Amino acid sequence: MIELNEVVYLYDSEKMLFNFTAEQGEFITILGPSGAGKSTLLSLIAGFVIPRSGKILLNNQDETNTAPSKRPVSMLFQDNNLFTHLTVEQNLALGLSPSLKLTPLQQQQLMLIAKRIGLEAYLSTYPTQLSGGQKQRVAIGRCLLQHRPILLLDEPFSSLDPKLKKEMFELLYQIQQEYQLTILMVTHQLDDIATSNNRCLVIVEGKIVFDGNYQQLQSHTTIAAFLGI
Ligand SMILES: Nc1ncnc2c1ncn2[C@@H]1O[C@H](COP(=O)(O)OP(=O)(O)OP(=O)(O)O)[C@@H](O)[C@H]1O
Repeated sequence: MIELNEVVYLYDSEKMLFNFTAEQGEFITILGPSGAGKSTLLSLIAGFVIPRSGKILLNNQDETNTAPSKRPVSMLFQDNNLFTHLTVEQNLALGLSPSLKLTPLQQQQLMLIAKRIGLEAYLSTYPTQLSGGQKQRVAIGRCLLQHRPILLLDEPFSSLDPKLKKEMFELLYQIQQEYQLTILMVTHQLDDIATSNNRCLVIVEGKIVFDGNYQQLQSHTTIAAFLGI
């Protein structure tokens, strides 16, 4: 569960103000023009930036000032999620132990996830030898191994071709159901959400100006026209 109460963040003279609640297991897409504050919203929830005022509750705990590593949150970016000097196995292991020293149980968990993301044959491969989709699979696998109930995705598949992107979405939806994750995903690509009818938030100039599903978004003529739907 995510709850933002009157959360204010300031960049120079730009003020952002967020209020919203996401229930456990929801998949929410975040849309809006460049510079609107989408990544800032994710950064506030992840703890990379601290609000000027307001409260951030995660699973009913006040986490407004908690360090990112202590929050029940993992985050996946568009790219650069992996350490290129580490193998796939080591990149996955980071989700379990920063020292990369795993117990036998953790090693089993790693193997299960490697299978789940279809990369058990690539454990000793380095990221530079992987395709874009495979790299994002490793990054998703590492998030799953962290066992954190909230997953934040910042344009995670936008550098992938349409077929691969579709496959990655299917994997993500399956994983979300299996692990009952709460997912917030920033995207610029409307075809990412058109088929799912998920809840969407539209952010403009640091505020949420729309909160509803994709069908409702399509019938909201002003915002739909603004987004080019
Ligand atoms: N570190 C920073 N210092 C100062 N201003 C920043 C910083 N990061 C972002 N901003 C400003 O805050 C505003 C929101 O940025 P943010 O990255 O959250 O937008 P966004 O909606 O994610 O944009 P995009 O779709 O282009 O990634 C922008 O005006 C941006 O210039």
